[in-house]
Amino acid sequence: MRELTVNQPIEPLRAPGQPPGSAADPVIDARGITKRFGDVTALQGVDLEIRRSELVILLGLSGSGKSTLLRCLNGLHGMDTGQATVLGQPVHGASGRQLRSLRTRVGFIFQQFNLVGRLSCLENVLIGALGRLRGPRYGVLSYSAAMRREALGYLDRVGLADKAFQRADTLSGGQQQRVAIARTLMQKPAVVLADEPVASLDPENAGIVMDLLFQVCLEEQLTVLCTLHQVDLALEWGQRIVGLRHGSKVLDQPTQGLTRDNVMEIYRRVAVDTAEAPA
Ligand SMILES: Nc1ncnc2c1ncn2[C@@H]1O[C@H](COP(=O)(O)OP(=O)(O)OP(=O)(O)O)[C@@H](O)[C@H]1O
Repeated sequence: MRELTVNQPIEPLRAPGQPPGSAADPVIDARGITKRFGDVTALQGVDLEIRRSELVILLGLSGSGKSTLLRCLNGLHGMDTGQATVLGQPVHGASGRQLRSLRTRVGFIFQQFNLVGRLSCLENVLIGALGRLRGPRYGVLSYSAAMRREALGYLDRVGLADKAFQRADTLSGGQQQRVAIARTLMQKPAVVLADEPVASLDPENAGIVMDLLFQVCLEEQLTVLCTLHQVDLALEWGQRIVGLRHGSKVLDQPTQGLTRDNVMEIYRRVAVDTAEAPA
């Protein structure tokens, strides 16, 4: 595991309107989440507690339920049973309005970046601010000068200030994911859910993007739950590794002290049947 390079003063975390809680209260608190799609049980009684500023990596074979868990946590999927609280807001049974409000504080980073290709990088970053604005915006000039400066600052932070006025779809995959990270920062989230953020990138760019993503999350004291397929990146970056197998949690341990072999146990027993363990 990498050394943390940023001092992290811990202050009590409170959702708006909530009574003061302890700094030790979990930011993500999921209990017994079960999710089925027809006959397929994607998640089976999953418990997960994540504390403020923790960087947690979620591993498991393809189809083990990783994306479903992320989506249940921000309400994109309803859960069949169980409950989850994120930033003090119950997700189960939440209204559409409550979920939209929660999602303004939960950044989501996608494997395929989800940028608007025909828009400039700067405008894509500005889109991250829409959750704190009223009404739609069309064009960079429809945002305030202060917001444009802020967005430029985030582009600079990810090393792409010189691409601000370039169309997003003219950038490489690694650069596009860096713009997506800047857009997430512009959102000013407290939690980041990242679903295989480097799966579309070559190993060199995967390392660069992971480096950047986790460094800015540390600096901003963000709480991160990130799915990955690369065990080595998980061991390098995660403070804790959670493993899913067939929708059930089979590992949940701090990275420190975990060996690659320990982690490969997540895959090994199924690999006998499926022969599809990762390299
Ligand atoms: N919208 C859906 N409709 C039907 N089945 C789904 C849906 N989403 C997921 N599933 C099923 O739920 C199971 C878990 O899928 P999920 O995408 O969460 O796995 P994953 O671990 O994220 O896989 P990958 O690593 O390939 O992204 C799979 O069997 C999948 O086919």
